[in-house]
Amino acid sequence: MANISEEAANRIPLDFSSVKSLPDSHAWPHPGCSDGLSGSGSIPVVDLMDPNAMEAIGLACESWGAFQLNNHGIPLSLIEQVEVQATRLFTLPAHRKFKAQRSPGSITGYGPALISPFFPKSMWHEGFTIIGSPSDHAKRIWPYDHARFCEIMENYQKQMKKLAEEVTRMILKLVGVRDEEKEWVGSSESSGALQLNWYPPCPEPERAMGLAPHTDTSLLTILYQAQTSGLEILKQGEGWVPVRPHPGALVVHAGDLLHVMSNARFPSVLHRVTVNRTRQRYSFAYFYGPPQHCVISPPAFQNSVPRFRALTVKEYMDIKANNPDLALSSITIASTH
Ligand SMILES: C=C1C[C@]23C[C@@]1(O)CC[C@H]2[C@@]12CCC[C@@](C)(C(=O)O1)[C@H]2[C@@H]3C(=O)O
Ligand SMILES: O=C(O)CCC(=O)C(=O)O
Ligand SMILES: [Fe+2]
Repeated sequence: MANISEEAANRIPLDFSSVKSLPDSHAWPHPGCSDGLSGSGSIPVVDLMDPNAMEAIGLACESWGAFQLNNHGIPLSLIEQVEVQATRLFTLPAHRKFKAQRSPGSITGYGPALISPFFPKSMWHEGFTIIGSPSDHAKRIWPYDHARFCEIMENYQKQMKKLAEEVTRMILKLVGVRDEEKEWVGSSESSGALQLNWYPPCPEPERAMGLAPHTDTSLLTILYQAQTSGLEILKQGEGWVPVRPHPGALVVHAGDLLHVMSNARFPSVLHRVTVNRTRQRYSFAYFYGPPQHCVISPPAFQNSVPRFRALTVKEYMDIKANNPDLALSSITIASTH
């Protein structure tokens, strides 16, 4: 198979605004019931200002791989500005959005999720991926009117980075990562990316899939989901559990890099997105983690057997980009007994 982002760019895009019934290309055989179970619990809520926030985050990551975060310090007004700009982008006519299409082999720009080629059917979703300034792509859509979009997206990433650093410091302390191995946290080296997601209303939501089940590659993801439900996480023994939007709260997901660095104490969370007949849905995901050249490995504790081999972030991302389902198992160290 060609490189994952080349494959994603080669898919024929759908103009959702002109579709009145679900095309076969987007009809999934059993989108809503991969295990027959449907969970009833809900992910923990953590108040970042609580003196026990770190412990609460540890417990949430161990048992759910996700939590809702309150008192996070991101101004609601900034989130609203991102929402205004995302609406401005995704409600454009299809031919305008296609001008900013992700080019083959690259990550940033407009298009389907990068994981799309690994699924037989297309998702009811459009995305726009940003790393740093989105100006190259924004200029193609709005030649004379891109400055505000860029300013807001850059400001949002800046604020998200600060929050991600704070949460990462707590998590890596719990994991026992040595200071010299986390110098990248808070430096300009760390990697961050912002994904704007849009799920249009869907004529047959029961047969469609917003975003197919996946784990995020990052160390952690900070997600804002606007008012509409749709996000579900897989909880062992319970099935798919909806993550309802809490006004003002952000959802934090453990990603694969944390899975490795915590020796699977904080497993990355499998999640997916369902769609709605009448309501569109927006979400903004900020992915945070160590720089590409950083070597990651489980912490070296006495008596603890490392379950994963050491490798660079870049090596892991390449493995994941070629085989998302088997990436973690392919770096698992075989047990000797
Ligand atoms: C930083 C990144 C995470 C992501 C790959 C990327 O390089 C940029 C896009 C991200 C995204 C967003 C939608 C879901 C996802 C699985 C995908 O297809 O593209 C994630 C990627 C990921 O976590 O691997
Ligand atoms: O839309 C959502 O709630 C989830 C988005 C997501 O999983 C992602 O961008 O990786
Ligand atoms: Fe995700």
